[in-house]
Amino acid sequence: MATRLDGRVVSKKILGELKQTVAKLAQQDVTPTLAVVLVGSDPASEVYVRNKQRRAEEIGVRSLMYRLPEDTSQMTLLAKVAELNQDPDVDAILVQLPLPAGLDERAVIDAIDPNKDVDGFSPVSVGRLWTNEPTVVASTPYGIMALLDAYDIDVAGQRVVIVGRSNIVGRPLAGLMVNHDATVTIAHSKTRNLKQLTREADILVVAVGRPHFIGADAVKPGATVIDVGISRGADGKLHGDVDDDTVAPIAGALTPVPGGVGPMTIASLMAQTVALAKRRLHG
Ligand SMILES: NC(=O)C1=CN([C@@H]2O[C@H](COP(=O)(O)OP(=O)(O)OC[C@H]3O[C@@H](n4cnc5c(N)ncnc54)[C@H](OP(=O)(O)O)[C@@H]3O)[C@@H](O)[C@H]2O)C=CC1
Ligand SMILES: Nc1nc(=O)c2c([nH]1)NC[C@@H]1CN(c3ccc(C(=O)N[C@@H](CCC(=O)O)C(=O)O)cc3)C=[N+]21
Ligand SMILES: [Mg+2]
Repeated sequence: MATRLDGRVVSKKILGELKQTVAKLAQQDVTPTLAVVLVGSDPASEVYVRNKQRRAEEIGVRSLMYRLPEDTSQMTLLAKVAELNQDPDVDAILVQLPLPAGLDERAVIDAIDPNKDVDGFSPVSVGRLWTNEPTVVASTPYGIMALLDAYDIDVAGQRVVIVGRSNIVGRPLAGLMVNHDATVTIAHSKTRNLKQLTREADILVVAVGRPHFIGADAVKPGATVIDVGISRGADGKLHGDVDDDTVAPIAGALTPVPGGVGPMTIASLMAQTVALAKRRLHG
């Protein structure tokens, strides 16, 4: 049976350490502050928002939540971003994606001050990632690397296949993996013979958003499988993209959903919010 990569346990440890860092910052009158903007009500975003509010509170990070109605105009949203850019108490800004249809995602991301862009979506951050310079990176890829590291799973020289090429998960994860000396392939909906490709992976990461997308026939025995998917089933439960009933018996290691990548995303978001707040001290 696959080793269960327990994101709850690992994130708890990271959050505990962060809590101490936040306490020290408080003595210097710095309260790390994250501003979250949610337009409408995407289900995966609702899960994210709820959990990060909870964790932020636990460790002393101030979390400001702005819920805007589904029919919010581009102008109103840009005005909110501008206000947060200018607020000296706000260290980190996160606009929940996807935005409702009709809103221009790129324009909104470009409006966020790159120094406050905690998702690492700004062209500057993306460029720094791909030239292997220190930068803010999206919390989910960051969390996946931290989880592998916590279980001493070394990616150097390993064949990594990532299914999904989004700006949030697939692309930045590929950058981090290359920076850590992995050999990386990104697959997507136009990929031919997907199963043949995923079966070659020593480390398989799946970020598609379709329950049971990956079964045992798509996994090399002994491989590490990272399940990023979050879908809410008709049963009201959260599901990943990997069919764990069939994959767990043959994989070497596997992340559960819930309790795998999700909690690591939250811990990474907190870590990067705190890192941005520290800039207030050092400039
Ligand atoms: N746990 C966490 O912390 C997080 C979870 N998520 C979850 O992860 C999932 C993916 O999110 P996100 O990256 O934003 O999703 P997107 O919808 O932006 O991307 C999905 C990707 O899957 C690819 N894809 C779709 N169908 C197929 C197929 N049949 N074969 C191969 N590839 C396919 C798409 O290809 P193409 O580009 O060609 O369309 C696309 O690249 C969602 O369930 C989301 O909720 C997301 C972020 C964080
Ligand atoms: N700008 C932006 N950045 C994101 O990083 C981003 C986003 N938009 N939009 C939505 C997706 C989704 N996402 C999740 C993060 C944590 C959990 C999470 O906490 N998951 C828990 C859920 C536990 C539970 O509630 O039962 C788990 O998997 O264990 C889920 C989903 C981040 N995303
Ligand atoms: Mg399942």
